[in-house]
Amino acid sequence: MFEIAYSWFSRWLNASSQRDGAFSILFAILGICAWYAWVNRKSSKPIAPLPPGPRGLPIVGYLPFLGFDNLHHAFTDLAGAYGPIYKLWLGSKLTIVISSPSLVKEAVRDHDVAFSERDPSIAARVITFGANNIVFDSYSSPSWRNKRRILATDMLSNANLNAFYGLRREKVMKTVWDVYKNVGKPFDIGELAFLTTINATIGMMWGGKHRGREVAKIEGHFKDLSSQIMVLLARPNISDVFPSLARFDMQGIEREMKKILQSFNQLFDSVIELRDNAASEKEKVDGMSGQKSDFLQILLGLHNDSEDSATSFTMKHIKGILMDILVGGTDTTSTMTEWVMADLMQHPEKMEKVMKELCDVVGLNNTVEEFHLPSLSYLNAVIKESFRMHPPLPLLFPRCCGQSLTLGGYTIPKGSRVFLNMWSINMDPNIWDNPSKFQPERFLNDTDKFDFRGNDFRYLPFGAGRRMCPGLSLGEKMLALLLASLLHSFEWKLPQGTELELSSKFGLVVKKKIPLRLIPVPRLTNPKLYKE
Ligand code: HEM
Repeated sequence: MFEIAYSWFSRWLNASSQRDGAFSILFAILGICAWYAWVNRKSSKPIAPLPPGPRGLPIVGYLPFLGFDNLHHAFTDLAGAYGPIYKLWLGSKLTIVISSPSLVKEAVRDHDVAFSERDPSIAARVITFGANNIVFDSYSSPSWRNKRRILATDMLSNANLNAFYGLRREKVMKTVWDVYKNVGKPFDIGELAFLTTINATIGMMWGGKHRGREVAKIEGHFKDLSSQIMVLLARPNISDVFPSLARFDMQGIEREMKKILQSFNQLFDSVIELRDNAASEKEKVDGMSGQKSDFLQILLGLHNDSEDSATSFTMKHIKGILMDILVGGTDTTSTMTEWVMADLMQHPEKMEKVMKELCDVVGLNNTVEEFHLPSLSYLNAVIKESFRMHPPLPLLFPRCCGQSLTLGGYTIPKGSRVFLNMWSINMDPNIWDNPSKFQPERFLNDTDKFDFRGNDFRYLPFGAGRRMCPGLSLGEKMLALLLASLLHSFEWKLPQGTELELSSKFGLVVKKKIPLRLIPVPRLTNPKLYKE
């Protein structure tokens, strides 16, 4: 038996050279068949469908049905019919709207990179020097990373924010003094908050001194200019949804935005020129701001026109960042001040609790300081509740999907515009008890859980993920100091014959439709406390 096997094996070995060729061919054929079967198996795997959504008209899609009065409300109504993820065509743009915490989490945590792109409109590109700011620059652009790092770590570092506390306090106290001088007269709370915030912001950016008449003149128009920007940014533009028609600028949005840009450009050129012409280095650093190093000084110190896009930091980048801070940082904070005051006026029993807390923590013989703020737990809960009911950016800033992927079982194609409808989540009765009721107490027991830091996907007033707001700390500090000071220094009353209402006006930042006007009555025991 052994011999037979041996002889068979030796014959096989002798013939192996002929067999080698045959075996190679056989293996090649088997390999090709296996590969073919594998490829076929992959491609026959069902591709996830697009999300459901309403039918629109040919060419214009769902645009004519949206009614852009309060886009976040319209999107919420559609979620009722199509669920927490749906699509709609706005002209030629595929738009995806997401409105559940688990899907928001999938988008901004699990697929954070893919959803970190933006898709700026024409108006947004114009006003940001060609998307050279942070808000609208592409995530994949090396300059976005660089700019965001400069803003978050160089300009808004804790040390810098602490160094600017004196300035914030000075501007808030100036407002309190201005109000005190006019007690008995009604004040537009949104305007008051805007002026305070813009004065503090300008102080941090390039200081208040030696600005020149030209700069002061443009600064005087800031409120109008920034309101116009917010409205134009939110207005649907035919040029965006039909790019082939962009050159006609049929609604004149691009033209209007270019006019506003001119004012800002002139302002930035003037302050930069003034800084460049400052006689000495010492004057450059101290003269404009009275602070150790203002934002403009930091930015100009980093200016370079290098060819390398990863390290270059051009004048357009500098102006883009200044624009983000001026427009993005001030309108949000002042709008929120007005909403909180309106909510408290609507609920006198909550207002009373806030006033009592201020008496207990600060005392009527004292003015509010930043160190008091963490102890004002009821006021902090009120602020959180107002953020829930009136987030200034209810749809955050729209994202764009950077690569095709599957989310919630649906395909999201590359290039789709994605809205995260946080307002809809904030008002969802499955998530919040009695969501249309103003109830700050819901935030009292769980202070860590509902912070603003983007960790709880039910509550994201400052966004989440790589695109989350880098101005959170500054916004939070400014808002709390201003509110606490206004509420501690005065009792506020509605002018006789007026009624309070809480309807909103849509823009990129959602404001109160009818400005809140209130009459102050002094509360502090010593009139000297009102002096700046
Ligand atoms: C109450 C005040 C503020 C609120 C409610 C707010 C809210 C937001 C929100 C919701 C976003 C979008 C986040 C996302 O897409 O996930 C954002 C982005 C941004 N915010 Fe704020 N913000 C405030 C104050 C500020 C301040 C004071 C600054 C600057 C000093 C600032 C600068 C920015 C910038 C540059 C971005 C874009 C970030 C990026 O795209 O990488 N914000 N903010």
